[in-house]
Amino acid sequence: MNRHLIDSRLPLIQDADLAGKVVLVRVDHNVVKKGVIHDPYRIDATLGTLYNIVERGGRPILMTHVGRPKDKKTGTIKVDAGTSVQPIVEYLERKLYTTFAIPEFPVDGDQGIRQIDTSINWHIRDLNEHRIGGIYLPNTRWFSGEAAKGDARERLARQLAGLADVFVNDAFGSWQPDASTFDVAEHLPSYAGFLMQKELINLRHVLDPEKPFVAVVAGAKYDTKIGPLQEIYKKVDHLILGGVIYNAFLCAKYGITVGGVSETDVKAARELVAQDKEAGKIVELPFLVESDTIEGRVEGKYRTVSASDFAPGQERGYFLDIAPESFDTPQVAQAIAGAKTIFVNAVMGLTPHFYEGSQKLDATIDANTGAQKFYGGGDTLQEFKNLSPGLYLAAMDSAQYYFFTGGGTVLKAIEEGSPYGLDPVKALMENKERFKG
Ligand SMILES: Nc1ncnc2c1ncn2[C@@H]1O[C@H](COP(=O)(O)OP(=O)(O)O)[C@@H](O)[C@H]1O
Ligand SMILES: O=C(OP(=O)(O)O)[C@H](O)COP(=O)(O)O
Repeated sequence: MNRHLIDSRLPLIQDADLAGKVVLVRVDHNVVKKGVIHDPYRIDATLGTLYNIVERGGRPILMTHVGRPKDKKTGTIKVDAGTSVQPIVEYLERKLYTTFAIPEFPVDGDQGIRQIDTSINWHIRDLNEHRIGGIYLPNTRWFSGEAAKGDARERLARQLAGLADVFVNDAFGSWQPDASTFDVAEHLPSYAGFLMQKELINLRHVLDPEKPFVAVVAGAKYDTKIGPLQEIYKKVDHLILGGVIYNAFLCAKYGITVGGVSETDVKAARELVAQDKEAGKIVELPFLVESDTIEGRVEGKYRTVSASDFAPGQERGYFLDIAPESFDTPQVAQAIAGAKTIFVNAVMGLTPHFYEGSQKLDATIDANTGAQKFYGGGDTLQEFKNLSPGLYLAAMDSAQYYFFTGGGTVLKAIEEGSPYGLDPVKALMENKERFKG
């Protein structure tokens, strides 16, 4: 690892004493949907750190969140097989030829797991005596303290810290300051893992990009992307939007209504439209796939439409994809072909039904062989793999591509203006101060 490219305030795993130590490792193995692994890329990306820990005599306890089992409104936690770490453990066991124990703790109704009880000590003994290769804790979001406030959270952080001698954070994708990513670092000597370090080094290319810089932001989560979008807008030469975000933009710009787009999103998009009046950085994709239903791809119920036909007051159907011919229009083709840096956090349409827009986007970007391309986002990577498998495989081995293991994290870092502004990273730096000497 090229450590001079990393802020010297960040404590690094290379400098930790791991011999004979129990090492608590926060990873982002959030790759399971409905109990099935779709793309193990995020797991594979952490194997180097795990090997390094074991090779240096450390005994690993792993933890990750899976999905969003906590209902934000009611605060209840749904503990079921759909968000279990079980498939991840099975995958790791197949890859590493070892066994992991998954401790079980009582679940308190819809409040989740209240505490890590002493039953885990048997597993820790097995770990120390090499009867198992590692421990994998249950989904961190099954614990009531993980995303809580106050005592419950503090208790969980202390209980997690109580299991180990050292904490390593390798979960680049998990930027939310939860007990397992943030608070735990207050109680143990804590270090950034190798994946975290690699991602931070690569973030520099997006935060301080070689110009012209083109960002493509799409997908469904407009609410979490709107803040970062303002900052991205300042950095880019050209911004390309897709998905629900673009639909909101079209509503705001042309005064139309589009199915499935909320008034809150349109309101936010109006600011973007106003901002763009002067700078003109947003490159419009003029052809869209309009559907009468959001239920999927129904023959006879969808068609390609052109933005040139939009008129104020029109009520349109659902825009469920960017029509591929949009990428052949000179403005769009030139923006992509002329870029030196391209950041992609984008699924252009409602996959798996409408996929042609995303496929065409990936192919158009690939044709620019002079650009460094950065992809980030759970769905973005997964859909890239599903929709363009050959290209994905080639890109994995190409020096022109880099795949971040978190899309939200990249956007958050852009919003903060620095990778060292991310809360879990800050926690590691503060920890170094606390434990020094
Ligand atoms: N126009 C659209 N309408 C509804 N869903 C869409 C649309 N465009 C994209 N999507 C969906 O958005 C999802 C990806 O969004 P998001 O979670 O924001 O991406 P990421 O995880 O890569 O940041 C995909 O599952 C895709 O099917
Ligand atoms: O999949 C993730 O984020 P991403 O889709 O932005 O890459 C991370 O695991 C974070 O998950 P969260 O957004 O539920 O905290």
